[in-house]
Amino acid sequence: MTGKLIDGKAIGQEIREEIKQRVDSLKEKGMQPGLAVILVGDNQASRTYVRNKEKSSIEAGMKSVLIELPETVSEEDLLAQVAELNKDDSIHGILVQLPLPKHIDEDLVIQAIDPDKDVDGFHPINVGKMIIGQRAYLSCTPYGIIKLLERTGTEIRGKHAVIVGRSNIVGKPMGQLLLQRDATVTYCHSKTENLAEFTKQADILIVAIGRAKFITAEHVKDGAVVIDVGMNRDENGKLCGDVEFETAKEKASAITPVPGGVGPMTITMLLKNTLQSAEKACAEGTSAHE
Ligand SMILES: Nc1nc(=O)c2c([nH]1)NC[C@@H]1CN(c3ccc(C(=O)N[C@@H](CCC(=O)O)C(=O)O)cc3)C=[N+]21
Repeated sequence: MTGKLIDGKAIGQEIREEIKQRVDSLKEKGMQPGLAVILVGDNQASRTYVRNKEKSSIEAGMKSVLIELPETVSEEDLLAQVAELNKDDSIHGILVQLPLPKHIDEDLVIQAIDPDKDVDGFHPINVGKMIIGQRAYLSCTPYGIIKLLERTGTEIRGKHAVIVGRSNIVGKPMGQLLLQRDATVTYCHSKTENLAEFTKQADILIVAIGRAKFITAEHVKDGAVVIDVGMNRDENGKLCGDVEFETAKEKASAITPVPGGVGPMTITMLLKNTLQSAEKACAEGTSAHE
């Protein structure tokens, strides 16, 4: 079977139009959603992603605030910056770009973010609520993948979803969201023995292991839907995913490319979470944190 392309850029764009309309109606009520991004140091990849987020939020009609801090910033100063944004009524979403320098405790910083402004969905409160099925901000990449599956008409219920990768921000929440939608979920990871035996059972195969072209045609069942979360550089410095696209697509019924697959959906869901936070603040007629 030759796979058809899942166009994350186009689906993301569709959702962004819907978001923009809702931003416009908030603006008519005198409220503009605001997203603050904190970038520490000058990691080149992080800089590109952050610029992308800034551009996208402005296109959606939001206020974008970029706070750049030096690599050497103290944990205390970073926490103080977060505290300030927590109190700022014009800011509805706060994102601290990861990874952070080694001298800073990432968990501590994530926990310092007001859960109501945690549009990344990384705060333990939001992760916990998500797992027990309560309303919460959902981690943007898994949330975006759910939207991709929904909008391409992929059946989730009763299907076997195999996830390769178990990070807190992608693999783990991905499995939970699929479980909630009645998939049978298997988690695989770097220590899994006989990986292909598991992945070959997948109706939906989600790969987020962070190794270039790690998954090949041999890992893919005929007709599977393959979602590639990877963002790597190949030998020639070209952007590539965790899946060897050219071979895997021959077996898949549908597959995401890199770039143009999951990445644009991640940013779209970040905008969606920020919009939702602003809508909540607007409905409450007060600031978001009171
Ligand atoms: N607090 C935090 N939240 C994040 O959401 C977060 C983070 N830290 N740290 C890094 C990862 C990575 N990430 C990406 C988002 C979009 C693209 C994206 O739009 N990619 C484009 C290509 C971009 C390019 O050309 O380089 C695409 O796939 O088409 C990629 C990667 C968010 N992350």
